[in-house]
Amino acid sequence: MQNLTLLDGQKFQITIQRLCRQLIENHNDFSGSVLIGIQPRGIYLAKRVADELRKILPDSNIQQGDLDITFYRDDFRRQGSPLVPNQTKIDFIIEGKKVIMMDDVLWTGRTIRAAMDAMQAFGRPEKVELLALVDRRYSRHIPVSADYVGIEVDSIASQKVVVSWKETDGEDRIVLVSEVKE
Ligand SMILES: O=P(O)(O)OC[C@H]1O[C@H](OP(=O)(O)OP(=O)(O)O)[C@H](O)[C@@H]1O
Ligand SMILES: O=c1cc[nH]c(=O)[nH]1
Repeated sequence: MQNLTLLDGQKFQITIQRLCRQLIENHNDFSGSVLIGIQPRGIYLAKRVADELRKILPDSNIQQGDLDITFYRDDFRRQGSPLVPNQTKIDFIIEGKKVIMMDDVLWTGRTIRAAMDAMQAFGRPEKVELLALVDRRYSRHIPVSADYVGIEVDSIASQKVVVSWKETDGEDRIVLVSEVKE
């Protein structure tokens, strides 16, 4: 099987813009809402969305942070080598706020479960929503769903969705990679 590009170029950017408009529909000027990207790859999504929102709403204060989940994963004790956490950077209050969590891919849902645990250390939000750029449907291990979805993909376990970003990888692209060996 060949790798399949699911989204790239202008359509990728249009998808990001559509997600921003959906967020504005529910969060108005974001005065009571914050964005949190999940490390390591959700932070690129959160940054891109925050940048777009700042363009659309120049008078708003869009707050965006990064959350590391390394030691909240349910498999972290199973790792053979020492784990190196990523940076958590949340320099705003989330207590009583509407938090929009973001990740590039939603697959089993285990990353999101860990992120919910990790976020507890920062306070009790009024509400938590999830934005996923790619939703791999029918693959959940736990009951998690996204409130905002870029694209939905039907896939099998041996495949992997890989998201590349202009800022870090040189181009915006979502590829369904075939036959990933574990
Ligand atoms: O819904 P889940 O099954 O948790 O998978 C989704 C997560 O997997 C990816 O990260 P990463 O490649 O770091 O994780 P992986 O090692 O599980 O593939 C991706 O960036 C999401 O954070
Ligand atoms: O398809 C997948 C599954 C988990 N993590 C990814 O980045 N892609």
